[in-house]
Amino acid sequence: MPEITGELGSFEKIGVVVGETTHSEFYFAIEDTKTPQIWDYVVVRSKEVVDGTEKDVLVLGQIVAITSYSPGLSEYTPYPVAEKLKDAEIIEPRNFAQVKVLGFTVGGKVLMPRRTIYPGTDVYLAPDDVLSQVYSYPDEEGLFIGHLITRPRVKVQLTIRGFRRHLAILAQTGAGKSYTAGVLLEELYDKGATVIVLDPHADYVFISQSKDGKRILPRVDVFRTRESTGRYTKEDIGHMETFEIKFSDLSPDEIFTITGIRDEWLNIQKAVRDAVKELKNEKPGRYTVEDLINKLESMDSNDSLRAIKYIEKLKGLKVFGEVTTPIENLLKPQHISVMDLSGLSDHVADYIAYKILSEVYYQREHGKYKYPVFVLVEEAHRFIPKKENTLSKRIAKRIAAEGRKFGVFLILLTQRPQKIDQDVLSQCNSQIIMRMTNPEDQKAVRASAEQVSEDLLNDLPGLNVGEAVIVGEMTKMPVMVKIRERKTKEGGADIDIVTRLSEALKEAKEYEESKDEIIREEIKEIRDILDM
Ligand SMILES: Nc1ncnc2c1ncn2[C@@H]1O[C@H](COP(=O)(O)OP(=O)(O)OP(=O)(O)O)[C@@H](O)[C@H]1O
Repeated sequence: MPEITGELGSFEKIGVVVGETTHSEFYFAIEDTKTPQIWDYVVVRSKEVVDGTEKDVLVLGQIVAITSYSPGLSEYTPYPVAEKLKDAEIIEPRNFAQVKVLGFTVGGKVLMPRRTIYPGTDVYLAPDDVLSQVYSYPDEEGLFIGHLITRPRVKVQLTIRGFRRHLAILAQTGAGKSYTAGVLLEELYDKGATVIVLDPHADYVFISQSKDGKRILPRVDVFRTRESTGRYTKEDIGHMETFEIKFSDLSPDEIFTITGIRDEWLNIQKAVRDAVKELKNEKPGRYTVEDLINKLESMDSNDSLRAIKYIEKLKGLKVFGEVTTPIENLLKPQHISVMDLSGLSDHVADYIAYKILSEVYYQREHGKYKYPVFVLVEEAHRFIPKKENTLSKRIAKRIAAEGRKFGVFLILLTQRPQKIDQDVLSQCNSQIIMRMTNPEDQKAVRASAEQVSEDLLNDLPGLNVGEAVIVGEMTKMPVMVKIRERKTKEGGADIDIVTRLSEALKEAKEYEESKDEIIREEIKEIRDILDM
């Protein structure tokens, strides 16, 4: 915010502070000719002690409620009296607004006032340039996410430094989570980030393309397993890489984790270890799941036969191939790797997520990949559920708790905040929250983020598609944003029902007409035969 000198002459005055005030909230009487909107921003002058010196500061606040009343017209005024007062033009409506204080900035930092805003203080509409300064960051760290809902001219940036921990994007289905994540991916790409996307619905497979299908982000790869059927064809997506794992590259410990062979089942574990050891000698680097099962069968002990029951599970994991896709293929500077998990069963998708998360964590923990890695997890409640245990949950919890030390940052998307592991959710110190009407989901969001006030939760059902409230370390102050338009093509956009139904009608009509035509031709043929 600008340094304060003299009067705020160029600012538009809209009222005067009235009633009881505190450091975090005040009311103001609105000037008769002014019509501010709810959620709009106001500024007031105040004095605060900063670093031991008293300073003039401009405190920014947001209007959270506007009330209108007429002293002569109470809710008990009978209709005839109301009509008479109206005809006599003595209604004299009064408007007042409630303001939540957002803070004041000093040297780029936001501080909360310690003093109350005194009654009688003038209230001004916050000018666009003041707001632009508050919600922007230096070029190298700013992620341009959208514009203020109440001020379409004011750009809002988030800071990439806010990824000191993790980010959650929370909203009910159709509110615009994937679209917003797409905007964030574009911005992260521009900043040179290494991003991996775990994509169960193929929502991001077109992220390299502009809306008209041109390749605009060259450093994007889409991965798919060999047997995956997927939501889109290879032709739709264009370039596609294969993700596979060579079975003989798995260590016995990995086999135990995947199949659920527990640590305390020492004899079963020993049988598997022995079988793997023998196979490594007999068929180095080229044995399969079937080979392991045959080997255990041939060992013919109680433990080896019990092990088979668990090893059989691996047959359903259709990710084993000739080679293991090196993690280096996914981890590159300024690069987005989209792992298309569409068309795979939950178990297979979970295994791949586990494998990728574990590899990424290992690479960073051991300094093998030198840049921070951002992992976007769509449908995060499927991989990191509150109640069930999945393969990916344990490693995701570890990354949530410790990933920031090694520069692995999660971006979690879910439409069911109440269904995701609550420890992981509370490790997300920034949240992009969009329309949400389910009270249980709202409660889960409330519990996970201290900056989410009751007021804010009440507002969530009122947000439109593509509008978001952003809180946490990625923004200086909580902010309500209309997410900007994407440059890239969406994968999971809602289908246009009206257009698709009229196409269906056309196809049905053409079919009926062709049927009539065939019948007419058949009748004609019969007549010709009879006439002969
Ligand atoms: N900021 C925006 N600007 C324009 N259109 C948007 C915006 N956000 C979302 N939409 C549109 O709204 C629809 C739903 O968006 P999106 O698929 O991102 O929702 P979602 O919350 O991810 O839903 P789901 O949970 O079902 O995946 C899409 O058709 C998308 O194009």
